[in-house]
Amino acid sequence: MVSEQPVLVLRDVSIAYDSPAGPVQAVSHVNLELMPNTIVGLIGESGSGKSTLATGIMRLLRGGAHLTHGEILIKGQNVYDMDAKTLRKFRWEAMSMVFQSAMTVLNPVMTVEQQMVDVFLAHRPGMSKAEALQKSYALLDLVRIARKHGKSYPHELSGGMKQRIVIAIALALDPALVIMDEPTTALDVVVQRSILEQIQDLQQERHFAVLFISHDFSLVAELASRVAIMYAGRFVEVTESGGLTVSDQDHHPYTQGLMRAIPRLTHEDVVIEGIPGHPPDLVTLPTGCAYHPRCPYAVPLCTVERPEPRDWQGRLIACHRFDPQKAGEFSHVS
Ligand SMILES: Nc1ncnc2c1ncn2[C@@H]1O[C@H](COP(=O)(O)OP(=O)(O)OP(=O)(O)O)[C@@H](O)[C@H]1O
Repeated sequence: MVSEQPVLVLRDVSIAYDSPAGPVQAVSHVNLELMPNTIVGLIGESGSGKSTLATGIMRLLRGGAHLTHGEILIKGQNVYDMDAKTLRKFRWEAMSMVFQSAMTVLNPVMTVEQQMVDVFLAHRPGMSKAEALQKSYALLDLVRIARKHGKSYPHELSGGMKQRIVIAIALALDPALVIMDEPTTALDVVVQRSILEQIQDLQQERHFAVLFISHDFSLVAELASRVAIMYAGRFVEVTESGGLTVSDQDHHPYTQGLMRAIPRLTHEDVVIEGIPGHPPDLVTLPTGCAYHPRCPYAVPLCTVERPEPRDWQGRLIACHRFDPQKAGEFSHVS
């Protein structure tokens, strides 16, 4: 039976890096609940804080980053209150992560099956090597890789095969939550598609929850049931992905920009409208709404007051335009 407790709760989470120029506020006051058996997407431009949040959830922050505010709960347990032993057990068994580059995870001097066997033996002390090997073969079957490749070293496999193996290892101990940080970005489009289909199949079969990180808006909209859109460390919109089909006027201006940046095929050619400007420097963030320097609707209010996320037709949007009490400020902008 699928439990109704959220697998992941982010409660007002902030994460900062120490830097010589001052704290880099990579994640600011982020809230999210991820239920079992669901895929939630996390989208944003490079540098918006996605990977920092992902490593923060796994308690794998490095480079001087630390949780400065809030709580991260996995299956009801606070990840930052755990002792080292509990945390070790929790990683892989309750939560696992698939990184962008398979080589971050795979050891180049060990065969694939040795690496899989190691995961089982490290976490299941009573398990025999023969049983661990059988389970490793079952994992290869799961991601449709011929068992003979168990004897291969990572460099003998294609990028797509390596990434399938990394996904298999992440699923080895049946975690409730799998964080996928741009898992297909390094692969060509055809391989990307087949891996995404496989992720969907595996998710439906095993009912784990996925936090799927990407900068590819159309891909996330297709894969996830809910999407969080991140800008300068904050969630500016959280919406059901079905909600992305509504008129772009009903979205945060940044979401609108991302939607317009998706290549569209017209009769003659491909139309792509990029978002003008650049993401801000997180040490010296713009005052008010961090998006205001790039926002076509910005009014003076936006430069001084930061909007909090508010409910708007079932979506959470952090923009003054969607606050009925402030809407008058925008009467002259369409
Ligand atoms: N070690 C570090 N020291 C200081 N700042 C850092 C460090 N690592 C990352 N940052 C900053 O934190 C912010 C968030 O980075 P992060 O990698 O989480 O973004 P991202 O959205 O995952 O980007 P990408 O899609 O490129 O991976 C960026 O502005 C980045 O410059």
